[in-house]
Amino acid sequence: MIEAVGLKKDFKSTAKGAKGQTVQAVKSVSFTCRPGQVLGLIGPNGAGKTTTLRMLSSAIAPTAGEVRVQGLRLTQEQMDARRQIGFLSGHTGLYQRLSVRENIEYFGRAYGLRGAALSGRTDQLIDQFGLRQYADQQVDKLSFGNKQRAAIARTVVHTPAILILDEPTTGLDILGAKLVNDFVLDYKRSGAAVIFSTHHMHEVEDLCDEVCIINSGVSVYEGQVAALLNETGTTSLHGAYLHKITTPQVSA
Ligand SMILES: Nc1ncnc2c1ncn2[C@@H]1O[C@H](COP(=O)(O)OP(=O)(O)OP(=O)(O)O)[C@@H](O)[C@H]1O
Repeated sequence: MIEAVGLKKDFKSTAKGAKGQTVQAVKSVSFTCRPGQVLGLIGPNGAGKTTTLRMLSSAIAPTAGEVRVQGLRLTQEQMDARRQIGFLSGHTGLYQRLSVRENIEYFGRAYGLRGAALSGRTDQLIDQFGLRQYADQQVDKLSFGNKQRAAIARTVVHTPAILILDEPTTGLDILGAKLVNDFVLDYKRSGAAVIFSTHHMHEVEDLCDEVCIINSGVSVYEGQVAALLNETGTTSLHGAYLHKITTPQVSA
């Protein structure tokens, strides 16, 4: 289980004309993602989703609030807790000069896998992500879609109990997106907690057990889609979402 508890993140702006000013990227975000659940994270551009996910993965520290993993506070020093997390973002690194197989093995070794366990897991992921024919190709020669598959494969090489995916299907074609979505459903069925940010409402409907809406740095809804429709008096997630992000909130 992973919880965001009153997360807040301020940055110092480096933008021309606003240098040194405080940017409140995340003001107050709270939600819980339990084992065997996919939580969809949605919100307008610039709402604070990526910043929130970076705090959850301990890539950056919150200005206030905390992340709890299995009920315990996550700090950047807690290696054991961090090993339970897999985080895919737009910046998830693949070594461009290494092959798909070498990349997966490299990250597997970093998580302590060795020998038959490492080669077995690598082969399993290569097959699961449809990368068999590209397994020994250098990553910089791959299409965007195959790079994304390889990036997800390397993110889950250590079978993390908590998987955080930041817009994993952006830029993928229909088959590529389906493969990722099918993987997410399989992965949650294995008992993992999965957080999935997206701009595609149909993915929330198809994949997510609960949804969290972030607007202007504040989580304005967390719960089931059915309850959201009920609360907003709407008949579609699209309508409910628009209602939530355009209606002034009394409280988060
Ligand atoms: N390192 C940073 N320094 C300064 N401002 C930042 C930094 N990172 C993010 N921001 C700002 O914080 C706000 C939230 O950004 P964030 O990337 O978290 O939004 P998002 O919801 O993921 O957006 P999108 O849907 O477009 O990916 C934006 O105004 C962004 O410009």
